[in-house]
Amino acid sequence: MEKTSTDTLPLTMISSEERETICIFGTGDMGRSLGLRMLQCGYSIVFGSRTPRMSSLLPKGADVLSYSEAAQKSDTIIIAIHREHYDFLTALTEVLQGKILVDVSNNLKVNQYPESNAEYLAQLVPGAHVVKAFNTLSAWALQSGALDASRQVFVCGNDNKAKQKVMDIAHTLGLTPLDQGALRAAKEIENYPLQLFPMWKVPFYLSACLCVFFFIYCVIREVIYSYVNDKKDITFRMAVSIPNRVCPMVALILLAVVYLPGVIAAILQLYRGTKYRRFPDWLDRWMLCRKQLGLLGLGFAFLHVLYTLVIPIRYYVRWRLGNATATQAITKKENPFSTSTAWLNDSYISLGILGFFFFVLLGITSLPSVSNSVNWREFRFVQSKLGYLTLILCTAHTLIYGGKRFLSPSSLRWYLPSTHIIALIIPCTVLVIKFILILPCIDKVLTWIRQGWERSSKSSESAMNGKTDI
Ligand SMILES: NC(=O)C1=CN([C@@H]2O[C@H](COP(=O)(O)OP(=O)(O)OC[C@H]3O[C@@H](n4cnc5c(N)ncnc54)[C@H](OP(=O)(O)O)[C@@H]3O)[C@@H](O)[C@H]2O)C=CC1
Ligand SMILES: [Cu+2]
Repeated sequence: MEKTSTDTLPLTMISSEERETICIFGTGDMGRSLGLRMLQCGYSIVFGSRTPRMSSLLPKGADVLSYSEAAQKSDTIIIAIHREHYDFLTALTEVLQGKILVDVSNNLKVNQYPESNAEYLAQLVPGAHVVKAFNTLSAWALQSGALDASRQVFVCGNDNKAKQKVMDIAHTLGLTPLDQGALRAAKEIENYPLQLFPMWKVPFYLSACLCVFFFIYCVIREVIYSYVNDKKDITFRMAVSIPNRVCPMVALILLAVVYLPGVIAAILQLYRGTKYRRFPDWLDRWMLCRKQLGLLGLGFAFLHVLYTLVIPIRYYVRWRLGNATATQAITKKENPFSTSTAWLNDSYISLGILGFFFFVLLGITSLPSVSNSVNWREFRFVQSKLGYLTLILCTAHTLIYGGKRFLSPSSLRWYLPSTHIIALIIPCTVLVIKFILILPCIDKVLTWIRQGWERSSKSSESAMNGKTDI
């Protein structure tokens, strides 16, 4: 696919094409950043200000005039002013008659005012064509050029010509305008930047719940159990040992949860015998936050690595080692070397290192700047094939670590199995189902379905009616 030149526009590039003049009201952060970007793209800029004098902060080449003088210089005026100060615009209604006013404002809270800022502006200046745009950008990103993940600009307005003009400007600035319809959509567009990490909410709550669950589970099974049964106080384990058990378990489960919706979707398609029926909403939403689940999982894996690296410098570990050596010296009994233990130990460490390496690789390739530079097939290869390899390595790492301990009846304490067994349920389920799905006889049917084949004639009809059939 060919990229437009504005897609990768460096900040210092000056377009040779001479474009029209655009007026910006307000010489604050947002006004200056938009102005700079527009100048670089070849527009002439005139700022409207209460105190019209050139300052070193303003981009070179721009003019600064009073609000009413500046408004006369252009048909397109960007209002880079906070909503609270809009009232002075009523005095300018005459000058603003028939002009395009671009509202870029945001609020501090969701639904702060009964009407959106853009609709409020339209009420204040009824003769102008108000268009909402650019509010999802940040002044900082505009200046630093760090717009990789956020080139999208939502645009809405009642006048189609005005809206198209603003979308053209956004295009020229190297942004991706998305038409959201009439000005009524402005409220939603204004609420959008106020949402705190919308895609991160579910992954975040899920990992928090998993952490709390595993932590309490470990405390009961290890600390409280030891205290009640052996009268031993090992509460200090809550600082490093137990977190180092919780982190890998949560990381492994989150990684498995990334691949679980994929296998559920495949089972649904096989069961329905068609791909032309919508997945349930929860599955769609789950699929959409897989990247966030994976990145959080990577975070926990990283913590696990750190906790593991500090083991040798811990007082408790040094004390135990020293004690064991002293006991051997006193009793003159040597602990014999066990090759099988050495093998098990080294293999689980090695599997862990490899698993972590591929996990990091997965995380890096999911970053927008990297995923933009690989094609769809490469991205699928990394996220699917390498993803499953990571899951296999991490599951094997946990299985070998638990080893024989899992199955011995002594590992049950108060009928509670080891945390490893619980943590392995989802990853093993995903891997087993995936293994069944890639068996040639099943894989063949699934591939047909994904290419549009349908099992029954009844569903063929629905295929012709489109994807929305339930
Ligand atoms: N900063 C950002 O990253 C983003 C900002 N926005 C929106 O852009 C708009 C401007 O934001 P920002 O540039 O950060 O704000 P600033 O406070 O930095 O600038 C606002 C400007 O408004 C002008 N202004 C006009 N009338 C008044 C008044 N009565 N009191 C104070 N200032 C007045 C001033 O310009 P002068 O002194 O020249 O008259 C001032 O510089 C806001 O609506 C904001 O929500 C949207 C997205 C991102
Ligand atoms: Cu580990």
